[in-house]
Amino acid sequence: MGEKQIEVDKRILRTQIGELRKELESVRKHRKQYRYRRLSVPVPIMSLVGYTNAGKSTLLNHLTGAEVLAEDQLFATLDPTTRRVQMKNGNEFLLTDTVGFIQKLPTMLVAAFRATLEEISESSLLVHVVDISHPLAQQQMDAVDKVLQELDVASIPKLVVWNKVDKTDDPQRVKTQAEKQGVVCISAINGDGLEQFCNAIQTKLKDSLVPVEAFVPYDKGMLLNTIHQVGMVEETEYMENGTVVRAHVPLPLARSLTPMRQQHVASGC
Ligand SMILES: Nc1nc2c(ncn2[C@@H]2O[C@H](COP(=O)(O)OP(=O)(O)OP(=O)(O)O)[C@@H](O)[C@H]2O)c(=O)[nH]1
Ligand SMILES: [Mg+2]
Repeated sequence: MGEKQIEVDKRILRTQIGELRKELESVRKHRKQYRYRRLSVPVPIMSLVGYTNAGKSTLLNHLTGAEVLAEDQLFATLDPTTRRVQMKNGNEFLLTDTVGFIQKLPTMLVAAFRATLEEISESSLLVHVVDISHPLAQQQMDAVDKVLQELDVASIPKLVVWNKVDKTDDPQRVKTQAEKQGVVCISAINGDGLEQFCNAIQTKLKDSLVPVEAFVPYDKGMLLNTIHQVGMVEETEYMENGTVVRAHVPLPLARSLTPMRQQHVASGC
């Protein structure tokens, strides 16, 4: 009898595992579709990574909800956890929230966890959010770095952000310490430091952009707007038939500017 029950249990478990696998595969496909759509948008993509409860979602919400630094502009065709953030200077980027990391993940959850993190490999920048008020903040940071290494994304530029500075015993001391280490100190809940955060993103992002010099004819004015929005324009020169622009732009946009780069060379501007 007992053996039979075990057989029944095993069969039920096998069915459940099979169903979970199918579900996981469909989640993966779904997210992949979104990723393709997102990649066709020439806006830089960043991912929030960090230990669970570090404040990633709070940061995303504050950035997309705040009137001063960001605008809530939900990108309808994107994954619901990816939002468009508009900075004060008009530049935009896409910010993806990810599942929180934890130290010892149950084996059966590892695959699901990884599937949700696959898309961070396509990010231009990783924002590592740390709960600096947590007594084990350093261990949590190390655990996150270890997972990032395992995911093979250690080469993506990373910005470390100390969150929950309001919750620490001595916020001023923590801020001074952060400054010394080149880390941005914020409070996602009350918005403290978010302006510096956006500036730091700008600076880091520039490293991941591609330098271009292109001749944009006046009838392609929209393209010039896009360059201003998603890239960093260093110089514009107004010519008779169009604008010569020197800028740093995300790779997909650099690719779409290729014909204009040729045209620019051919026109001898
Ligand atoms: N005091 C304080 N609390 C914060 C701050 N940021 C987030 N929190 C709180 O921390 C808790 C966790 O925040 P979440 O944004 O859900 O954290 P998360 O990193 O998205 O967590 P996971 O989704 O589990 O990975 C919430 O109760 C937030 O209100 C902060 O700057 N200061
Ligand atoms: Mg979250």
